[in-house]
Amino acid sequence: MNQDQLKKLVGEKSVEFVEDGMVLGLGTGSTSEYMIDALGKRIREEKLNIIGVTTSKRTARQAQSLGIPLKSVDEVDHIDLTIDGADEISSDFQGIKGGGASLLFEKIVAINSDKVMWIVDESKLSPKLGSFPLPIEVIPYGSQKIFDRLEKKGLNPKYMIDPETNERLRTDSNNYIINLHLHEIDHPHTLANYLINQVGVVEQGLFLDMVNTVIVGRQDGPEIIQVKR
Ligand SMILES: O=C(CO)[C@H](O)[C@H](O)COP(=O)(O)O
Repeated sequence: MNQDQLKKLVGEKSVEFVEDGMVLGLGTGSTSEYMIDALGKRIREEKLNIIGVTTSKRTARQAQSLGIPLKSVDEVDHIDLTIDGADEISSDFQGIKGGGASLLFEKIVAINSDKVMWIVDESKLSPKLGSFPLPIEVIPYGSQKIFDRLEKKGLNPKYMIDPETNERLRTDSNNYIINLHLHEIDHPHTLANYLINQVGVVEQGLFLDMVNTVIVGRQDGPEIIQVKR
């Protein structure tokens, strides 16, 4: 199976955890797209009563096209389960997310969920975080000052570029993303605290102590890992 087939495998597997009546956080990215397609199918075929809380405009468009009823995070009193992709997961189940520039809504939805599940192909696993660039969302005003500070600190920042316009990418909240090319993150909690305390940083892409279940797409089938918290 290639990477895309592994993404489809875990996307489809994840919706087996969905129960009638659930409020579900719906992640963003190509793996989540497979999950949402499979969810739409289950809702249609089994007439399930599900409310979706989306993590991006892109996901909202897909869910709407499949007829999945949606509410915003502020309109629900709880979210039972959020299913989302991830860019990198370490051996102690910390994660980097935001490669699709949706980390802000992804984190808001995740921290308001009773349970969080990540669905990934096996290439996303690594012993330590850092091989995937760490995205941070910053408001445009003053972003160059943040960029310069990060550069001085040796964090190797680069603006995320929109491949369609070749300009700095704008998030759903009209902010910029700065990617930190770090290669290895030795102390994720310390780094997360430093980044979130920079004025103008809206959110950062380290998702720490957050995931309850990981489904990994492997050649011999999906592996389900329950993370002890
Ligand atoms: O964090 C994300 C988007 O902001 C995605 O979950 C992450 O980028 C994984 O994407 P994909 O499933 O396409 O590999």
